Amino acid sequence: MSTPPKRMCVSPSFDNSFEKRGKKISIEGNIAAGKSTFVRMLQKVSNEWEVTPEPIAKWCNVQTTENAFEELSTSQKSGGNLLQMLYDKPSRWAYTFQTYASLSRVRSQLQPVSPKLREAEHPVQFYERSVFLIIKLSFSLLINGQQMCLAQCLFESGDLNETEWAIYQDWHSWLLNQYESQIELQCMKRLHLRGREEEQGIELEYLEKLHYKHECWLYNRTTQVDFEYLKDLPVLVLDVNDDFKNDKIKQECIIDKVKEFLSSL
Ligand SMILES: Nc1ncnc2c1ncn2[C@@H]1O[C@H](COP(=O)(O)OP(=O)(O)OP(=O)(O)O)[C@@H](O)[C@H]1O
Ligand SMILES: Nc1nc(=O)c2ncn([C@H]3C[C@H](O)[C@@H](CO)O3)c2[nH]1
Repeated sequence: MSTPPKRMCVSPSFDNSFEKRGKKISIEGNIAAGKSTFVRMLQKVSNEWEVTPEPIAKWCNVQTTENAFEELSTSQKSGGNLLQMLYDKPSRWAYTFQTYASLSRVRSQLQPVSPKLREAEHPVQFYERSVFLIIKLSFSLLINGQQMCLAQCLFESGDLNETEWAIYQDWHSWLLNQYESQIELQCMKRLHLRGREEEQGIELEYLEKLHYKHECWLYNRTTQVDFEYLKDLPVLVLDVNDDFKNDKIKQECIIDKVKEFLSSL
């Protein structure tokens, strides 16, 4: 009897091993806590670290799909500023904003990994806020000990009504479940200093609420989360009250803490 043909021995694909080697870190924190500044600093630390910034440009200039405006002139193509619309009239635009923000986050977090990172021995992907804003997060680096629950805040202030909140949670959970295996993740002074026009009307009360939400979510860990395992995800709290932007020694100190955190995972 002839021996049966040998089965192809499929070694674990490179992609799988990347998934095993790689770490995904979400950088969370209040508005203008310093997340972008921090991730820009991280980007320079190692070739094995890559950063996915928040897709804010998309929110400030919402475009229709390419084909849809083939006939339009450049000025007609210019999109609406949804972030401005949100802050001008939250009761009208909160739902639209949350929907679009989630969609654009999922999209950017599903971007293929760069070849350079794929080949790295200890690849780390940092996300400036994750799609798991309130529902899910993995390893988190927390800046200023605050939690971000923006959508929930809008619901509590009445800018999202019961129906909108229910619909938002329904499709947001669905979306996360769909992509779970692929996206496993893991103030006022600075806000004015940065001077982003859309945000100049934000009130201290809103930032305080966000601060409290961050505390409950990532520090006290009292926010209800969808899955049991999320309760125990490691969180690193960084105090960024000090200005590290122009201080090499402070930067090194923070980076050392990040490295220590990564090696403990
Ligand atoms: N450690 C720091 N010390 C002093 N100023 C800082 C520090 N980190 C950031 N800033 C300044 O604070 C402002 C807000 O910082 P940044 O844009 O990084 O915040 P963010 O958390 O990314 O904001 P957002 O929530 O809007 O995305 C900027 O003007 C920045 O230069
Ligand atoms: N309501 C709300 N929901 C979100 O998911 C969300 N993500 C970001 N933002 C706002 C905060 C900054 O002004 C600005 C840049 O972070 O965008 C959000 N606002």
